[in-house]
Amino acid sequence: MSSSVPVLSLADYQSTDNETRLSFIRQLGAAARDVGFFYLEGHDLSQAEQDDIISLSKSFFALNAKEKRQVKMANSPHFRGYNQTHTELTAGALDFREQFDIMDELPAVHSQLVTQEWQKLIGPNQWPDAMPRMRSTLLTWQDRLTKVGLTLLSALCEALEQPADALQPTVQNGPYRHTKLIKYPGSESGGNQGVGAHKDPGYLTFVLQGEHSGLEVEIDNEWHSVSPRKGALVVNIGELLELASDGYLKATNHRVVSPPTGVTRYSSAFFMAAQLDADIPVLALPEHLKRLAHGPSSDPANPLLRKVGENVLKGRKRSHPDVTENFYNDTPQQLSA
Ligand SMILES: O=C(O)CCC(=O)C(=O)O
Ligand SMILES: [Fe+2]
Repeated sequence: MSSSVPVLSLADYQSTDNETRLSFIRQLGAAARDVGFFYLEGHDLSQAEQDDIISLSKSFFALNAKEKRQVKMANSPHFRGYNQTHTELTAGALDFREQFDIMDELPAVHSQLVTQEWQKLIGPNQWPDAMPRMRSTLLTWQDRLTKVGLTLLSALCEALEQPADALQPTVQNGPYRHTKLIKYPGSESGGNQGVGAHKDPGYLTFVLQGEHSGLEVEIDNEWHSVSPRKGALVVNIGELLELASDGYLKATNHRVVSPPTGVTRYSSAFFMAAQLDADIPVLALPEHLKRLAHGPSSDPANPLLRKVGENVLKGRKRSHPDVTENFYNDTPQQLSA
């Protein structure tokens, strides 16, 4: 069932008609609180731009194993680059997906200047020699989505009856951004975990889907399919919004089920957090919302951390034990959550 996922148009938020704008804010507030997942249209990202990202993804994953290994994530302390299937862990089990990850393109912090472990997240991306146009295409896409993400974050602040810029101090030096290209091969005997059930650690996630289904959201203990909707991005609420709203909004639990044997699903996810050195404040919600805010969830297997760098690093370490083992000091035991 996919009808339970609302459809919103960001163009309504930018409308000069105040009623249209207010109606968008109301719908957004309900979608974010009741479902935590919605389709976003009217975002100004053309169909051609979207198609280009999916076709770039198909070209990348079609490279030979040696070309992909050249940008292997296990060699990057900043969690950038390529992972083959069955290297990423979610909920303690291996995911059956290939992926390529980039974040902000920045020089690494010199080891003598690293005082907080999360500073090791900062650094350069790895780009495949075989695809010279990939760097500019993906960095441009990441910038385009950041603009949409920041607009939506302001709208969400308004939906929480805050000034539109209430969370601006946490992103003013640039939010931490992460873009992933993903390929889900058809299910094999032995499992269909494309990616296991999880919550995303940032403020907001935007998913661009190719033509095949597989993404599912958990609503009231039931899994609902979020099938592709042409032209729309799928948005979900991440842990930092759960923290900022003191649990009024919930980071949505979701997963991807492998497509049937013989079918390959492509998608791309964009994760927008706050700046790594920010602490997430608790917004002063009005009484009628505050009554429904019972504090962020306190799952010992997944603590939600107000220090943004620590929350982002928590997610990365859990997903990529090989990088963690190569570059961080944790024992595998500490990562088993
Ligand atoms: O591929 C998708 O549809 C979603 C992926 C996802 O949830 C993630 O990578 O965090
Ligand atoms: Fe996710």
